[in-house]
Amino acid sequence: MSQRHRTFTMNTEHGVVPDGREPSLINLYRRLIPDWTALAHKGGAGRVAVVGGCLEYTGAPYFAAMAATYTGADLAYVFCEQSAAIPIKAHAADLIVIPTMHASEARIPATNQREGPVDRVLAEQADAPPPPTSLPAETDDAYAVHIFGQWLPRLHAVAFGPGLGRDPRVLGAVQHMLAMAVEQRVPIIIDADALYLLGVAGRAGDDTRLSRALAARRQRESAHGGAATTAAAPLVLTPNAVEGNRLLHSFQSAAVERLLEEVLTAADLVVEKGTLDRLHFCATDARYPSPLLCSERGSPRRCGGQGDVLCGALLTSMAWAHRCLDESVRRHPHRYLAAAHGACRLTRIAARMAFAERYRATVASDVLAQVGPAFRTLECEPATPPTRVVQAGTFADASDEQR
Ligand SMILES: NC(=O)C1=CN([C@@H]2O[C@H](COP(=O)(O)OP(=O)(O)OC[C@H]3O[C@@H](n4cnc5c(N)ncnc54)[C@H](O)[C@@H]3O)[C@@H](O)[C@H]2O)[C@@H](O)CC1
Ligand SMILES: Nc1ncnc2c1ncn2[C@@H]1O[C@H](COP(=O)(O)OP(=O)(O)OP(=O)(O)O)[C@@H](O)[C@H]1O
Repeated sequence: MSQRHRTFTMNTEHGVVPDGREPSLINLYRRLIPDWTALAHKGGAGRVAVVGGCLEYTGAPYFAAMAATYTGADLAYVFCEQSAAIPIKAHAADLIVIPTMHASEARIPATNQREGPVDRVLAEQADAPPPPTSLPAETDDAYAVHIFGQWLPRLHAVAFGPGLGRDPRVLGAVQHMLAMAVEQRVPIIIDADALYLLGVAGRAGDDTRLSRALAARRQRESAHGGAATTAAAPLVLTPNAVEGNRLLHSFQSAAVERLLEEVLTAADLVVEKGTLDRLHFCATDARYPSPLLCSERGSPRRCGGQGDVLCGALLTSMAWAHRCLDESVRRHPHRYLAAAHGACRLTRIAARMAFAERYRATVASDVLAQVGPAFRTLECEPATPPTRVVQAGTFADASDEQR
């Protein structure tokens, strides 16, 4: 990674956020967890959805939706491109998989071709339209938008992106679905290919449905003096180092903080994944300056799919933070920060446990399997929030800090 990404430095002036802040983030996270007695009906602990999955990537939406379920959501839906539905259903009977988006014609495998599977994949890749650099205002996949619109009012949080791919027709439909979720005021996670979508269709100058929905949201939320209202639902962006720099480039932002000020709102968060996770947000409280670090020890294994597990943990945690029945928690200015910090810790504890058991053979399925035990650790251990503060800057290379 080039030097320009390595601009974060530990700032000892800010120092370590001491334990015992009232309430500490982990204590606040624990107050978000639905009470067993409150779970009188299926769906009470969350109905969440992942919009993602295409011909190439069926693991990513599976990991994200299952991680949401293992974190505690009662029902997890996957809205995927048609060809991904059967493989995802085959991965997990626990998921409700709804074939939704249609890929461009060139990407649909021809069933009457005489070539073998490898020839066919290569032919598909050669025929595949290039990823779009901009998207039209309208979609020709009205079916996908309609289906998603029918389910949306029942959902408590939606994650866009895991395994979505870059097919222009799919991205065209998904920008409408994302705009609908923004208008619905439901917590949204924007991950993986949906971060790419945001970069090509979410800028102020883009003549797209998504850009207009984000502008209207900013206007609506800024009417409250810049502070997040209790009704505001967060947008949570989860870039890795490469996605983060692509995002800053698309929005011509010099730093994540500029992105938050100019594109997002006071309710929103950017979770920058890496050696340490950095949680960026609009800080109004000197006790929790942005970015806040999650330095929970994770795993040295960098297998694919770990970001999807984090996406699912965030999905359930954000749904809980948004719907929390405890009025004092619902009004707490840091409830979304606590939800994100808890999800980051949960994922890293699960990765650490998986690595301890599987070492070099650790894969995302092993991390997923540890989400349940990791949750118990998070829920029951004494509160020791490992939070530190660094200077604001651009996205960092994952290799730029030592724990
Ligand atoms: N089993 C599956 O179905 C999986 C599917 N995935 C999906 O695959 C699609 C493409 O994801 P990509 O992540 O490849 O995205 P991109 O196509 O944007 O590629 C990003 C590249 O950056 C590299 N990279 C990531 N973090 C880095 C770091 N800290 N420093 C240097 N390089 C870094 C990656 O190796 C990758 O080659 C997405 O839809 C994603 O959700 C992944 O989630 C992995 C698992
Ligand atoms: N160098 C690292 N050391 C320890 N943990 C890391 C490191 N980099 C990332 N992580 C952790 O791994 C998880 C996934 O982050 P990663 O950067 O791999 O996401 P991603 O590239 O989007 O994943 P995916 O393969 O699912 O697309 C996060 O919980 C993050 O905290």
